[in-house]
Amino acid sequence: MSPRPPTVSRRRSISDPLAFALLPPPNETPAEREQRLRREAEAKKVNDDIDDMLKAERAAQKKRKEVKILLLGQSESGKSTTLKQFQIIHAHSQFQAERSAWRAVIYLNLVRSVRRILDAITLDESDEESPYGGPRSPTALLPATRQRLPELATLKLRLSPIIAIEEQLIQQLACSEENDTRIMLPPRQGSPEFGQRGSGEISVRTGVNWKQAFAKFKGKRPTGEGNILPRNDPNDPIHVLHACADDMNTLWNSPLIKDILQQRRIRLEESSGFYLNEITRITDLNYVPSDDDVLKARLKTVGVVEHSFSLDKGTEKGVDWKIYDVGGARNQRQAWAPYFEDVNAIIFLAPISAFDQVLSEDPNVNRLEDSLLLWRNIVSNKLLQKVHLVLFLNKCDLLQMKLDNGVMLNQHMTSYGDRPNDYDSVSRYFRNKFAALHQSFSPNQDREAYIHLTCVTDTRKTSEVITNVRDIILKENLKDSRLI
Ligand SMILES: Nc1nc2c(ncn2[C@@H]2O[C@H](COP(=O)(O)OP(=O)(O)OP(=O)(O)O)[C@@H](O)[C@H]2O)c(=O)[nH]1
Ligand SMILES: [Mg+2]
Repeated sequence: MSPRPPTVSRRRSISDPLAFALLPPPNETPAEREQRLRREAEAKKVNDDIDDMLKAERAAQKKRKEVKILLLGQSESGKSTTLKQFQIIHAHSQFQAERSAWRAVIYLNLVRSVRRILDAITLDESDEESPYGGPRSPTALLPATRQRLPELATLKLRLSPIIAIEEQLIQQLACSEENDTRIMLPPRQGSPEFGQRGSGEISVRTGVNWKQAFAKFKGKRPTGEGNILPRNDPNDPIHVLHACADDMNTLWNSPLIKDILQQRRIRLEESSGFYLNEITRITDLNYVPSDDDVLKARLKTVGVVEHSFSLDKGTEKGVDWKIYDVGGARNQRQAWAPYFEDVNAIIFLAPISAFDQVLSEDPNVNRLEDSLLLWRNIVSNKLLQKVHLVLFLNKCDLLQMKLDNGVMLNQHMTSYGDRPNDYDSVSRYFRNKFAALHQSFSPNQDREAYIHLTCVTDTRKTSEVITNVRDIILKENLKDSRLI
């Protein structure tokens, strides 16, 4: 015989009407008790089933209202810049508040360009002539130019404080009160990696608001939101940069330097983080980066960085957008796959101006070939067959500049043959090439790949593209969830 429920609980529950109503009747027989318990168990199961149903419905509802976008593409394709454009459109006040934090990155980009010029005028005998008596390196200087190098000695000396500034900026960006330094430093002189291709960039690590990490180094006097450099501090790099501004301008505008860079085949205008045409403005003591400056700033991504936006307008009301920005260098790509299962759309960036460049992580691989291969892998991936694909054929401004300067596509891609070397023909050729790969290799023949020719540093044009892409993704997504 089962024991009766303890009288203590009966007494305690008298004051609670619900508990009182649920109390077993007095003098309940064991058979009645068994029946009651069975009834209660059945009722609980029905209750649990309803709870589960509601939970599943809520999850489905939530899923419908969340759009996840993955930004993919090789390193320096423009993924982080595209993310900045999303921020400009959908989180502009936050973007503006953080603009000052980019000042150090912009200085570092400028200093790096100056250092590249100084390196180019520094005579390195082994660079000029092969130690084995073989042919000269293709980037060696003409003898007449070499003879003129001493003319630059004074300027070089006057610019030496710039090198110290580079060190200081790197320290400032990397230094952390916590032990887990989140900013990855380029290798130092003397380290085994120093001088290796692709190893000279400073990068930002996954999932970290580096701007906040930087904000710790505001110095003693607060200098405004997100401002990481203590501007009033005499140690602020701005003072040295400001003092060296004229010399930097002289260096960059010197015909001899232009000659040397041409002979060395260094095209700084096309490289990331190029500010040499704006030295006076950037080195002004009261300089605050503009939106365009931030879009041009180069900071390599390592890992995957997530950003969320809530849209509260029109048809997009209540839709949460999650955008994942990944590192595109070869050693970063293994981090992409875990995001494939759950993503609604991919924006793939292929910088089509890079047809005459090689990967910085592997000088044997042409950058455009790498983009084509990567695109092919993405479009043919079965896991991604339901994912909407948007392709940005990016850096169209640089493509135009290159073609206008006479760089011939067919010298780098023989398949181009003798077609005209103008922007319209070349961009159409690339569009068809990427579209054909999608058509041939997509496991989902109903899927359309939306292709745009872009320059994601241009806010006006990119804002139109982003609005268009957003509408398409939203429409496709609603179709998927059978809302329309
Ligand atoms: N001129 C020009 N520059 C661009 C364009 N898109 C991006 N850039 C610049 O190219 C550089 C690299 O862009 P990022 O957005 O950092 O490239 P990423 O794909 O995020 O690179 P990783 O983080 O290394 O994977 C930055 O300095 C950008 O300002 C473009 O369309 N035109
Ligand atoms: Mg990036």
